[in-house]
Amino acid sequence: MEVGHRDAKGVPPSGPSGHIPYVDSMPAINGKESDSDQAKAGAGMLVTFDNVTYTVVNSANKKEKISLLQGVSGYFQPGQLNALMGPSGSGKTTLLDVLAGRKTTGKQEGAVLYGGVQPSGPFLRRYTGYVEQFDTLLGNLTVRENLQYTAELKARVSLPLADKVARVERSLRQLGLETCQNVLVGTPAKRGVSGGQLKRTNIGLALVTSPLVLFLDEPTTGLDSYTSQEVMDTVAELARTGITVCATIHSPTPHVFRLFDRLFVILQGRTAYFGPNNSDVVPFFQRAAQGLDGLSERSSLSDVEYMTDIVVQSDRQGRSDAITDYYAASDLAAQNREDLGRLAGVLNDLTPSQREYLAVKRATVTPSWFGLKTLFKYRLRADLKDPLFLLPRVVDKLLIGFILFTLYWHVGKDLSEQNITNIVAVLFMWTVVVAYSASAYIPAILMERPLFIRERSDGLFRVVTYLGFKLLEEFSVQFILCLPISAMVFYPLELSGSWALFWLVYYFTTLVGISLGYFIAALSPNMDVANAALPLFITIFLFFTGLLIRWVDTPWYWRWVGYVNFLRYSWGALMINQFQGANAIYLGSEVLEYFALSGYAAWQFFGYLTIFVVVFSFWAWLALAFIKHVVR
Ligand SMILES: Nc1ncnc2c1ncn2[C@@H]1O[C@H](COP(=O)(O)OP(=O)(O)OP(=O)(O)O)[C@@H](O)[C@H]1O
Repeated sequence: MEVGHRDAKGVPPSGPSGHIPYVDSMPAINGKESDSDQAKAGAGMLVTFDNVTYTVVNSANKKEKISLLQGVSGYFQPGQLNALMGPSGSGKTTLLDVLAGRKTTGKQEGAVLYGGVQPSGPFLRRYTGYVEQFDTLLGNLTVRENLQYTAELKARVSLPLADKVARVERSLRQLGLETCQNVLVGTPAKRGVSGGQLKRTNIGLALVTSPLVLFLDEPTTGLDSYTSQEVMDTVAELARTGITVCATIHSPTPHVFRLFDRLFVILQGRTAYFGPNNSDVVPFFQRAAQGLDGLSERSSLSDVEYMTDIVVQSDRQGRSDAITDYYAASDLAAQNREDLGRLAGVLNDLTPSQREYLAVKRATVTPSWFGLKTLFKYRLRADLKDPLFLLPRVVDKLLIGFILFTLYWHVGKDLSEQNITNIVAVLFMWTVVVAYSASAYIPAILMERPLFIRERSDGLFRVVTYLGFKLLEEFSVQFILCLPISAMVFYPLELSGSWALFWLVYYFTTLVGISLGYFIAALSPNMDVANAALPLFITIFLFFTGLLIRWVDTPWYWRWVGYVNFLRYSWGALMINQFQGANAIYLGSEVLEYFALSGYAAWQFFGYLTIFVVVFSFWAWLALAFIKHVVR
């Protein structure tokens, strides 16, 4: 095993009593953020964790609690690359999540300090980078656009665009992404960058905001050994720039293993080893594993393979306590405890402004208007270029418009009594089909849920900004679509009343459908539930539109559904418009009376319809903001 990697790499002294860069590298808090402030912030921050325990309700037996972390302690220093290792299920991701403040459930005890101070949740989202195991990127944007989009959403508005571009350039350079910067990231339907480039782009998203601490969960998963090596070489380079880096890693190659400055090995939620990655590691594990059966021949394995073999075998043989007890009683653990105590003492010297910096209240730096503008700038264009976005929104409207146009051609011209049913049916279908089409908007929320969760956790925007963008994007597309289609149906069918009202009712029924679709999508745990819930909801409303059973014949205990039924107002407005207009057939007032619509104004019903857009949008916001479908 190699000794003294750090010295060879020329990074600052690793001892806990050494110079601590973060103390004099805090960015200004109240002043304008400059690029150099951010660059200084990128110098990293000391993370200490002392006696951390994390307990959850056992998913297999709800009455029981299990401790996934049991009193783990350690520290990660600026400029160092730390490995979090251990067998599958040992608690690596759990510890990473606890340190990064990303746990949404369970009970956490012990102290996790950043720069000696307990960080606020928003601080963690703003100043730490977290690269998830699974890549969640905007597939319709290029590598550069993904980075630029993130840089604009995470940097202060006051920072000049040129500085944000410079950050992107720097990240592209640091990650070796210059050659593929203009290649689309790709989606399952559209091939994009390679796996290694995808992983590096994901790291770039965390990096472009100059984090103080970078957490990476299994950054080499799914990559071949050469690409893993490339990615980890890049990560090691990042650590050398002064950032504090911690990565969970499974069975690294000897080359990758050598890149790590310190190792934290976890076994069954307890510390098995925490110390420098040097020639003492293998002897430590050899001593700890005495009496363990079935170990492979030492000479046939590299250091990391041998260490992994001991750790995995002890886990499989139910003897992990032998290793963790050995560590707990070791001189190394005693030294670590002493170092941790000394670090805590040094850190209490933080100035009030540095403390304030650690206690930021808001995870999102940019105001909502700027977030909205940035989302429009990058995502609208990409969506409009994507046939999978446009087709479900355009095709059904065109098809239904075409069917109505060819099936009911001139229907409004015939003023006879026998033709009333045809006219009423056209108006009914005109609204009902739009309501059913709301299912086309469900994927817009559900399919990108992992991306939304990641971007929200990263503090890119507030929920209201995200939802505002999604709704406004849909509303804009539909505005353009509904105009010609309404004209294509209204005039050839020779319908009566105001075309403007006919179009507005159609447009706003579509908007209600979108906001309802979003609400149901945000409420549902998955696509199957949403796809079952929406048609059910619409079908129930159909009964209370006033056509399938007349309003006067509806039992009193069901009438309330009519009042909260947007389809009743859509269809009612169209009926009043048709039968009350200047060209109305002579039986118009009797038709309205028959359907209990006389005495109302079409615009009044239209007004009620608009309220549903607001109500469903608000519910969609509540569901998006407060229902957590993914617990971690
Ligand atoms: N609610 C729960 N009930 C029971 N066990 C749980 C619960 N939540 C997590 N676990 C278990 O906690 C252990 C730690 O999970 P964690 O994801 O941290 O492991 P890991 O070391 O990152 O594993 P891997 O390398 O496979 O990703 C796992 O064995 C997991 O099954």
